[in-house]
Amino acid sequence: MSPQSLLRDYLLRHKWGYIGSTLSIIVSEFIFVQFPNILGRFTDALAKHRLSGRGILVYAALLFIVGSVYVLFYGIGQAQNGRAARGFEYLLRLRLFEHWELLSTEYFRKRSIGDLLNHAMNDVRQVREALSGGFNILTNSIFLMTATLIMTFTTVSWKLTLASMIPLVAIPFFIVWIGPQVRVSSRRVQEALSAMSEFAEESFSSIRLVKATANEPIEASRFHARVNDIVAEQISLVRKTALFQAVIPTASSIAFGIALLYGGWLAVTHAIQLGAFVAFTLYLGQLVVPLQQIGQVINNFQRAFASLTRLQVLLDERPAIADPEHPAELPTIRGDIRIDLAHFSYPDGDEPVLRDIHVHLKPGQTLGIVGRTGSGKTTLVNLLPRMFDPPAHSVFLDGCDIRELRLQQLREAIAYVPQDGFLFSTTIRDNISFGRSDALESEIERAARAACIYDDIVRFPDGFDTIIGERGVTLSGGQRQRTAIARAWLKDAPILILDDSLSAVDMETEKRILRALQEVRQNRTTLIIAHRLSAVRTADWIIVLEEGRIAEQGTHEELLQRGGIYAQTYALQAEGEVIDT
Ligand SMILES: Nc1ncnc2c1ncn2[C@@H]1O[C@H](COP(=O)(O)OP(=O)(O)OP(=O)(O)O)[C@@H](O)[C@H]1O
Repeated sequence: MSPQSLLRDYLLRHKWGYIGSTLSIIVSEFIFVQFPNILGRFTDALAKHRLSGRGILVYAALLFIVGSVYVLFYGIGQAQNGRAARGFEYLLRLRLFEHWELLSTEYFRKRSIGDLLNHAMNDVRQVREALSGGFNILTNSIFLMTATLIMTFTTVSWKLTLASMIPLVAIPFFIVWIGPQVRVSSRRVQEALSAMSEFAEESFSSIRLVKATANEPIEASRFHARVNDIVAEQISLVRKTALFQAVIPTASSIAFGIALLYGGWLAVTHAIQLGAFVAFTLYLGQLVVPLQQIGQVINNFQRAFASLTRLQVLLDERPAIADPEHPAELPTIRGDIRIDLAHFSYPDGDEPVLRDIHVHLKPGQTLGIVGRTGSGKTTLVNLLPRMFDPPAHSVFLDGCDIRELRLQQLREAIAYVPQDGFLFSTTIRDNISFGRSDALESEIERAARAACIYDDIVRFPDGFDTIIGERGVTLSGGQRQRTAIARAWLKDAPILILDDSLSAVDMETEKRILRALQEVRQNRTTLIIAHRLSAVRTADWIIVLEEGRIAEQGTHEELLQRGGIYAQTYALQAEGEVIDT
């Protein structure tokens, strides 16, 4: 649903609230315009020396009552509009988040997180401000102006009113001229803010690298450049807004000049009474405020419109990978994987990254995938959960083309430990039980033991309740990897993928994790990517990738006998181990 239709639906659903608040504001304005009238009468009574002490008190009480009733009605209207606008803001953010969650990983690779967050924060806020303040002020201004004009026409002089209004008529034309310029400037400010958020996000996520390479001054100067861009854009916006705001008081000053000249002459010639003249100047003062406010509201609406358009572009984005029209549903998933892949290229790549990959894994078997960096190992395993879509009829699960399967069922059947083993900035327990909020304490502990992280966790002062910093920065690389393995373990899915997930643990821990893995192997089909060949030696089948093709395949022993890349790498690594020990 587009933001516009979301807004329309929301306004329709809350129509009674809006009608109530609008009526409330209208009533408040009709009460407010009694002020000059009362003061005019007071002036006349004063000029004619007809005021007693009691009379003054009555006028004061009248003004107090008018003021209080005005505040009451205006307050009700404003509170209702403010609440409704907050509700819409919440709905829009929720809608955005749900939408983003559906989009493919490729989308997030191309878009910066800082930019997306900027949309969620600033664009949505812009719309909310227009909805709350905008509606209030617009209703307020229109009715204040109408009520004021009715009062001046009926109680003062229509000629004086029309003459004084001449300079004010120029204001709408001016707004039409400057409005689009303000909108363009506002968009540039938002873009500059996005660039800054994007930069800060990237810099903070790589804070370890920045510090280790003593790059803080360079980062600061790069940040400085972005802040300067924002300031430059903001100054340009401020200039236009200032011009916008200066013209209105200028026009109103001219209107006052006319009122003094013409109104003064009318008063001197007794065409109008002194009280009416005083009341008129007060009314004129009241007219300037709504005119200025209408200008601001138009400005606000223009910005909100620009924000809605940007949000529309985001919400129009369709997930590149989605369920087929009639998805297949398997009764259970056993974990039989067949890959018959002629070639695979990334959506934005020309050359195939994988070619002629043919592998068949029976339920419970383990496949080891090795090969030089960039040979296509991660790409291959990413095809299974459809992080990227393989060509049709090339990857099968239990005999069913994975592109035909319901995406939810496919992904639920796979426990995946990605290369970076991402962790959330919450407790270790929450990190392990992510996706299994119903997990029992005993299950979480069992998973931690299997991943060889249990002993580390109980040594932390808060044990499983230890909060780990953003992305797990307070854990060592090996601890992070093992926590991510425990998470996958707990998921207890029929397929387990470990993408180089043992690279940061020592040989002894690697052995213990692999032993634990072997114990449950009958139930799980496992794919292990590794650079250290010791991690795949017990696999049922091993493939060696070279530039996206299978260069060698077989069991550990067969590959050693072959004397090819695998055997050479194994010999080199075995040598390294001897030296290490
Ligand atoms: N999202 C992507 N879009 C385009 N090309 C990509 C993408 N991800 C990876 N590649 C390219 O695909 C090739 C294979 O990358 P892949 O990550 O699968 O290698 P790998 O064998 O897992 O490497 P490593 O051992 O370093 O993790 C590389 O040339 C890489 O540049």
